[in-house]
Amino acid sequence: MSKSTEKVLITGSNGLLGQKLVKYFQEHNIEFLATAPNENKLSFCPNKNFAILDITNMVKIEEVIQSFNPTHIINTAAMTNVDACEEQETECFNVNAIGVANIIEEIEGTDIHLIQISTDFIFDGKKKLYAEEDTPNPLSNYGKSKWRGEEVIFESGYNNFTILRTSIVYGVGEKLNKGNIFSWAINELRAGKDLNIVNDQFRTPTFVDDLVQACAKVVDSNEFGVYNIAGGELLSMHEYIVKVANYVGADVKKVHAITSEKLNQKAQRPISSGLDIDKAKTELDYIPTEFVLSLSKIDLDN
Ligand SMILES: NC(=O)C1=CN([C@@H]2O[C@H](COP(=O)(O)OP(=O)(O)OC[C@H]3O[C@@H](n4cnc5c(N)ncnc54)[C@H](OP(=O)(O)O)[C@@H]3O)[C@@H](O)[C@H]2O)C=CC1
Ligand SMILES: Cc1cn([C@H]2C[C@H](O)[C@@H](COP(=O)(O)OP(=O)(O)O[C@H]3O[C@@H](C)C(=O)[C@@H](O)[C@H]3O)O2)c(=O)[nH]c1=O
Repeated sequence: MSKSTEKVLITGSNGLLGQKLVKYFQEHNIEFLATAPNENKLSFCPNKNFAILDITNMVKIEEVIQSFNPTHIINTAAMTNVDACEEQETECFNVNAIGVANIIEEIEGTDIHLIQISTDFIFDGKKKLYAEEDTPNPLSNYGKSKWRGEEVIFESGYNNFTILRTSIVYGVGEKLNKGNIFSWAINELRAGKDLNIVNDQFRTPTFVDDLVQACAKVVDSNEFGVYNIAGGELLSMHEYIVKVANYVGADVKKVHAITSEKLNQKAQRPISSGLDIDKAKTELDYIPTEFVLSLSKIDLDN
């Protein structure tokens, strides 16, 4: 498909991934509609390219999709606070699973390409590195709801979809509602504070720009199926934050290793939920940015 015919609808455009996608499509002159459940918070996104869309609202889904008539929908919208999902199960499933079902219901019978963003938290973390065909066994409401979001796509029989599973997405954004461990750790370290970071949760942290590149590649080439899109290194969260601390010139002795038991998060996390990216490397030419290089591309003063 040539770029001039692409019309990309982005859900969750005020979120970290959503806003980076908006920027990418804007910079590449690809027609897009940014959507979010409340007002447009992005200084760089013109209001003519924005519409209110709560994916739990079927009437709005119909209205926005029918009026914009996209060729692609990238569904980044989700309830992403994993501990809040544990306490607000209904809201969590409404957004992360029923929201996806709503989109599928509206696009059934069309050839709109749905790109759904999913997570390593659909796995139980017993295996270290997960491939696309591994069997999900989510531990938390968040993981269960995101897996249900994938299942509704598989069960619908709708074939024009790509699911991109990712893990610990890092980067900085504008007016984000939900902070992330990356920005939080940098702010705390710069304020001279001590951090307690778990050394028994292993992830493949993902540079948000790499995830954007993968989405763009999927839009451009219309590759369908399930792909893991993550960083190239399996790290404990402690190793990860030590690397970040080293980069920003903070005292790494302030990054203390603790166990998950001690951190006592509300929702159970997988121990090791790294994502194996071999399939994406082969089929999408996906190459994650080397960690220190990725940090050099992030404006850490914003
Ligand atoms: N961040 C990570 O480490 C990982 C993220 N993912 C997945 O990647 C995707 C993007 O995550 P990320 O950008 O980091 O998350 P964010 O929380 O930054 O963005 C998610 C966005 O979804 C919006 N949203 C919430 N409910 C609705 C709704 N009912 N209708 C429309 N939009 C809604 C939020 O709005 P508001 O701004 O108002 O809160 C928020 O802007 C998500 O699907 C997430 O599950 C997967 C693995 C790791
Ligand atoms: C706040 C905090 C977190 N951590 C660790 C726990 C965890 O392994 C990691 C990140 O914690 P968070 O609670 O920020 O994120 P968490 O909910 O664990 O991260 C997940 O987010 C959702 C959206 C996903 O889909 C997952 O892929 C994953 O990225 O940092 C500490 O070690 N110490 C701390 O003080």
